Amino acid sequence: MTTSEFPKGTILGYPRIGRRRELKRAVEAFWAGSIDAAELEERAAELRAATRERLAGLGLGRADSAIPESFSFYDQVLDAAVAVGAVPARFARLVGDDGTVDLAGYFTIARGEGDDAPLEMTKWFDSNYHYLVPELAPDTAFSAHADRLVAEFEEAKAAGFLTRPVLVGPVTFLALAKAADGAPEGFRPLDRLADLVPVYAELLARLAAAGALWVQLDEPALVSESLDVSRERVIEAIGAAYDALGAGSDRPSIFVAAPYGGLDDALPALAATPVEAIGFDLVKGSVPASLDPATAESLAGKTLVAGVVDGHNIWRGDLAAAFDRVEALANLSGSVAVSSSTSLFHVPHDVADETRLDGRLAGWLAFADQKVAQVATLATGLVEGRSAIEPELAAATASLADRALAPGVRVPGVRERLEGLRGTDFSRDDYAARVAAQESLALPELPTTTIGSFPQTADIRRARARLVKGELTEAEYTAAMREEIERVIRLQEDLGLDVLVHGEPERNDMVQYFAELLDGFAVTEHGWVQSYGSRCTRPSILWGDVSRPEPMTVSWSTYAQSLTPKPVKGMLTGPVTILAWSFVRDDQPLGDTARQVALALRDEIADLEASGIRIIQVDEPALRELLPLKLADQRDYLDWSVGSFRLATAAAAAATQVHTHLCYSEFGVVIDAIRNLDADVTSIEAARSRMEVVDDVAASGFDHGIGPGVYDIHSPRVPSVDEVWQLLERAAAEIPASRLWVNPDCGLKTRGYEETVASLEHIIEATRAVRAGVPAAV
Ligand SMILES: CN1c2c(nc(N)[nH]c2=O)NC[C@@H]1CNc1ccc(C(=O)N[C@@H](CCC(=O)N[C@@H](CCC(=O)N[C@@H](CCC(=O)O)C(=O)O)C(=O)O)C(=O)O)cc1
Ligand SMILES: N[C@@H](CCS)C(=O)O
Ligand SMILES: [Zn+2]
Repeated sequence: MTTSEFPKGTILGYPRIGRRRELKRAVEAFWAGSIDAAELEERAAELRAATRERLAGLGLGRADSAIPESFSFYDQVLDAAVAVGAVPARFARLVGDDGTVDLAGYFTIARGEGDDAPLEMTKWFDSNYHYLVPELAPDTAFSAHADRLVAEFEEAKAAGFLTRPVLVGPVTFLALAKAADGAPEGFRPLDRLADLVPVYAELLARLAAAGALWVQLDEPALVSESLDVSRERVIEAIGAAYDALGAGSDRPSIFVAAPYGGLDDALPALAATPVEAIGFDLVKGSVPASLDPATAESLAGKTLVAGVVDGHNIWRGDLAAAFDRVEALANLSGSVAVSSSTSLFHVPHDVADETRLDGRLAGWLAFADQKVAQVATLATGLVEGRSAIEPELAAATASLADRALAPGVRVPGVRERLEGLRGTDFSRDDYAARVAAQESLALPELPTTTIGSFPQTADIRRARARLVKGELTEAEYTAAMREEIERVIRLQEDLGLDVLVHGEPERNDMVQYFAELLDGFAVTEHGWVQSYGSRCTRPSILWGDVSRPEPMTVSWSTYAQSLTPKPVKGMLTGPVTILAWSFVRDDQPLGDTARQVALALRDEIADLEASGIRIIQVDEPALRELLPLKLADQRDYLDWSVGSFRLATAAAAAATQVHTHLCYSEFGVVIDAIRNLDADVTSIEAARSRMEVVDDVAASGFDHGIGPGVYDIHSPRVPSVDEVWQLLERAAAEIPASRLWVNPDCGLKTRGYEETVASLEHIIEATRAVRAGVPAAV
C-alpha cells in the first residue's frame, strides 16, 4: 500500500445535478428517448469536468486527492448496490454477462418497469434527500463492479487531477438495506457483512491499481441511533469491516467520513481500526471530551478531518469559531485537515448566481462554492497560522453581527404573540365532540380522497415560467390556474371521489409557495438542490421572524369550492415541513421558529373556515425527517414539532375536519407523535410497503380517522382493482370501517394524467367492492 498525506482542505461531496440542473435535463431527456446513453455519458462527463475545474479554482488541490469524485446519475446508495452486484432478483434480466448493469438498467432499478417495482425510496438521515433502499437476501451474490468508479477516476487523471473516489461504506450500505421479500424471519442485511467486505476490498484494490491514493467511505450510519438495526451491531460491524479492509495491502489509504452527527460511542471502535483518516461532523457533533487511552493513542496516529463548514445549511457562519474547533483537534493528532461537515449536495451551488436576492442577506450566506472557499481559507490557516486568515475570520464575524441586528430578524409583534401563548392554544375540542360536529359533512363509509396535488403538467409549469418572465400578466396566470382547477374538480366529480381537492396547480412547490407569501423568508432563483433522482427543490431561506401579511390560499380554495357541492379540502403545509424543507435560521431554537410559522398557518385556517371551507389538510410529510438521529434529542423535538402542528390547527372549530398527511418515510417510530397531532384524519404512505404501517397504527391504539395509501404514486405503474382491493381488505382487517379512508400514498404532481386517471378509477372501483362486501372484479 502506498501512503500519502491527506489534503489539508477538502469537502465530502459537491452538488451533482449541475449549476443549471444540466444533469436533470439530460437524464430526463434520456428517459424520454430524445438522447441516447452515449450522449448522456458525454453530458455527465462535461459536468464532472466543470466541477473539478471549479473546485480547483476555489482552492482545492488538483493533485492531492482533495477533490472528491462524488458524482451520481441518480443516487449514491444505488451506485453502491450496483458496484457490489446487489441487484434484486426481479431485475436479474438487466445484468449483463459480465455482471454489470448498463445505464438504462440502472435507471430501471431506480424507477421500476411494468410489474417490477423500483427499489423503495426513503429519507437519507435527517435530510430532504431520498435514497434507494437496497434489497438483500441471505443468498444475494455480491461481486465487485468497479468499472464506473475506475473510469471516473481515470477521466479525472486524464484531465490532470488526482481525485478521491467516494463510496457509501459497507456498514452504512448494509444498515440502510432491507431484507428482500421472502428472506427468512430475523434475517438482517448486516448479517452479510463478512460476504460484502471482500467485495469492497476488491473495489479498493481496483482503485489503487488505477492510481487512487485515497478513497472516501461514507459511514453516516455510525452517527445514528435511529436505525432499524441496533447500535451495538453497527459498532461491532465497524470493527469487523475496517479491520478487514485495513488489512488489505493493495488498497488506497482509507478516509471514513461520518457526517450528520457525532461518532460518540462508535469512535473507539472506528479508531481501533487501521483506517488512515476519520472525518468528524463538528457542526452537528463533537469529539468526546474525554477519550480512553487506547482511543486517544489510535487517533494520534491518524489524520483527523474536522468537518467544521456546515454542509447542510447555507449560513456563512462563525468562521473564527470553526477555526477554534480545527485547532482543538490538533491536540489529538499531529495530522489535522479541514472539510465540510457533510457533502455539499444539500446546498445550492453559488450565492453569486442569486442576483435578485437582497444584497445584505446575500452577505450572510454561503452556498457550496462559498463553503469550498471557506474550507480553503481554514486550510490555509492550518498551514500558515491563524494570522494568515485573520481578515477572512473577521469579515465572517462582522457579517454575523450585521445579521443579528438587521431589520426583520427580530420583529417585536411576532415575539409578543409567541410569548402570550397559553396551554389552551394547543388543544382542540374533545375528539368525540368533533366527530359529532363533523357528521354534517355527510361522508359515506370509506370516504375516498386524494392527497392534494394533481399532475403538474408542462402547460402549468410553462405558464408559471411565463409569469416569472413577465410574458403573462398576474390576471392571465390566475385565469389559467382557475381553468386547471375547474378541470381537476370536474375530473374528481366524474371519477366519483367523495372529498375533493383543488389540485395545487398554483404551487411551484408545497413549501416554496408558502415561503414566497410569508414575511421572514427569501427565495432563490437558481438554488436547486437534489431531492431524489432528477427531482429538485429550491429550499427557501428562513432568515427572519415569520408572519403572514395576507391570506395565502383562500382565493384558490374558495374558487374550487364554489364549483362543487362536494367538500373541497383546504390545503396547507405544516410548520415542521416548512422548516425541514427550507434553510432555517440557526440563531434561535427551531421550536421558536416553528411556532412562528404555526401562528401564520393558524390565521390562514381561520380565514379558510370563515370562507366556508369545511375540511382543511395540513401536510406534515417531514415529521419523521427532522427526528434527531440521537435518542437524547428526540423528546424535545417531538414536543416542539407536535406542539407547532397543534398550535397551527387547534383554533379550528369542532365542525372543521382537520386532516394531515405523511409520506416518504417509515413512520412506525413516530406513531405516538402522529397520534398526538390530534388530526381528525391522517393519510399516510402505505402502498409502497404493502400496508406495513397498518400494524403500527393498530398496535398504537390510534383511534382517529386514517387513510393508509393504496396507490404508490412514485412509479407510473397503475395498480389493478384487485391489488387495491387487497390492500384495502388488509387495512380493513385492522381498522374499523368507520375510521378508514381511501387515498393514494401522496400527491399526484409527479404523475401523468393517463396513469393518474386509470389508478383513481381502480381505487374507486375497489372501494365500491369493499363497501359492498364483495371481492373486486378483476
Ligand atoms: C413531496 N416531496 C417534496 C419534498 N420537498 C419539497 N420541497 N417539496 C416536495 O414536494 N420532499 C419530499 C418529497 C419528494 N421530493 C420531491 C422534490 C421535488 C419534486 C418536484 O417535482 N420537483 C420539480 C420542480 C418543482 C418546482 O419547483 N417547479 C417550479 C419550477 C419548474 C421548472 O423547472 N420550470 C422550468 C421552466 C418550465 C417550462 O418553461 O416549461 C425552469 O425553471 O427551467 C414550478 O412549477 O414553477 C422538478 O422538476 O424537479 C417532487 C418531489
Ligand atoms: N398536498 C401535497 C402533499 C405532498 S407530501 C401534495 O399532494 O402534493
Ligand atoms: Zn406526501
